[in-house]
Amino acid sequence: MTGERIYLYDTTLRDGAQTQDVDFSVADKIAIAQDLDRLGIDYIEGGWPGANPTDDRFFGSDAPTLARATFTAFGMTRRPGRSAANDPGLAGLFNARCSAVCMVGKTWDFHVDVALAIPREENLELIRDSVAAAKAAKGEALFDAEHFFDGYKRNPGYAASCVRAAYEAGARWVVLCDTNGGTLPHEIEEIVHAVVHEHGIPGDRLGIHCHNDTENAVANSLAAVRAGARMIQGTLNGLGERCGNANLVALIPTLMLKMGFRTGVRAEDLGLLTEVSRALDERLNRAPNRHAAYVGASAFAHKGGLHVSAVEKDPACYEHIAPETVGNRRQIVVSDQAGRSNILARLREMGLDIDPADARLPRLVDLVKQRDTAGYAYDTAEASFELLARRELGKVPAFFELKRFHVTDERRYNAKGELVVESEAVVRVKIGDQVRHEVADGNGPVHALDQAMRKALESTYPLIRGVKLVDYRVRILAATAGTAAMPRVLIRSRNGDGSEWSTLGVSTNIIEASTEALVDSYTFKLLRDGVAPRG
Ligand SMILES: CC(=O)SCCNC(=O)CCNC(=O)[C@H](O)C(C)(C)COP(=O)(O)OP(=O)(O)OC[C@H]1O[C@@H](n2cnc3c(N)ncnc32)[C@H](O)[C@@H]1OP(=O)(O)O
Ligand SMILES: CC(=O)C(=O)O
Repeated sequence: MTGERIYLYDTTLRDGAQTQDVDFSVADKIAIAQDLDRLGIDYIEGGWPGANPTDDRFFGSDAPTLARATFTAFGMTRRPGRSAANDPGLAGLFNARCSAVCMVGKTWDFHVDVALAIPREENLELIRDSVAAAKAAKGEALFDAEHFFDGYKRNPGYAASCVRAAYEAGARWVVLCDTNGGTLPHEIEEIVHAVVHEHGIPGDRLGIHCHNDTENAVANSLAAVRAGARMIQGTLNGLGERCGNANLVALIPTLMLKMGFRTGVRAEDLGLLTEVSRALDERLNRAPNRHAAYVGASAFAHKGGLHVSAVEKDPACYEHIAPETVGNRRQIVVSDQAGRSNILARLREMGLDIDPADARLPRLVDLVKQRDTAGYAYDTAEASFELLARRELGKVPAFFELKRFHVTDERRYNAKGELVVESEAVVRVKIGDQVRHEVADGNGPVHALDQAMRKALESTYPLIRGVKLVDYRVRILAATAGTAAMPRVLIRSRNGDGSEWSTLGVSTNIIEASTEALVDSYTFKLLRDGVAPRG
């Protein structure tokens, strides 16, 4: 436990914006910057003023108001043949509404020769002039030493002279970049050690910026810290060019909880991590990575029977940290890998405290295993498991019964010659002693069926109106059987209050599998809201 301070520099809004498929609006940037500030990140790199209209607005009229972080603009060293005072790129940076400027510069002789095509000594002047001018204009200048590790491996003297030029010109942080992401942790540690001990740049002026092309960006950042670097650049959820950057969401708790470093994130704010990570995914309309370290939905999910039995005695048996520390939660899942402990724990979560010696318990374990073999993967459909368990224990009211459905699809060309594909569903639903017959159209057979079911149910159970289907997934269980294979349908439903649940259905007929999942979803909603069944 060192208690030393590591500075965190977030580049989600700059390197993260270089992720394929990511396109931030100004509103996105403002919201993400505020989340990062709330979390306690030291530097927020907002983008590259002068590169596009979004970044111009973000560093101009729409600059965010931050309570703690240093708002930083990114750009490059001056162009060859221009003075720092007469370089439009640098002028854009210096006029930006920000408190610090970070400039990328070449440190690999190959890049100086090929990409810039200028004498190597001139590149050193570019770096010196630009850093000195940025420091004079903004008070704080940082230097991103592009391709430093590749450069150092080929020509250590030249790479070192580039970073020394930036350091001597007054850069607050000289940030060593593994731009192509191909360097391994032991190489990073060795080279950073040499920069500190042989080339005289102190660790408290040294940062690290790693890309994830060998899945080592986090390990590489930690290796740099072990060798003395005291600032880390990274992104939320590892966004970034190509395979991404070092993931700050994994780095922050590792630095604080495992290595004993202090960061700008207060211990009590570590609990914001899961929320901030998921908020970014939500904004990007991406499904969060459930297996993400620390914050993924599966990061503290226990599936194996042996694990659950021990976790029930003490969670530390199978958890490296307490999930609440990072704002996550423990989850016990039920599947064919489960034992009695999994089932008991889930029943308890459902509010059913049954005696561990209850004879229905082993029957329920067997039933889950048999149904799992038939395709009912309850580890991803907790609501369907709850219905199964409550039915076995005789605790699900008969809200309604789907007696019959009929679905038709029509593909035709209309009078204008346009292709039209329409679906119509007819359902017969029994509620108490009444039978309802309803018809509805939809943009597909499942949509039509959902609409018809809702028509039949909503007048008796108006709460159903608040349920939305937010995800629909089909998985083929026997891939070799082609179109005759058995599909499993997984539906995710969301209530008006934001709560969500998953249900599933399995059948050789995809419409029947979907219907089973839909019926479970409505039934679960009525059950959890304590609705009385209508006679
Ligand atoms: C490693 C990194 O991730 S660095 C960040 C990379 N991010 C981005 O590039 C996103 C934003 N970039 C942009 O919008 C544009 O590239 C701009 C506005 C910066 C520049 O656009 P353009 O003027 O059209 O130049 P273009 O992108 O084609 O080429 C870059 C030029 O900068 C030069 N250059 C590259 N790095 C540096 C540097 N550190 N210092 C000075 N000049 C540099 C290149 O040699 C090239 O010069 P050339 O036009 O004489 O060949
Ligand atoms: C600066 C930067 O993003 C890099 O070198 O990877």
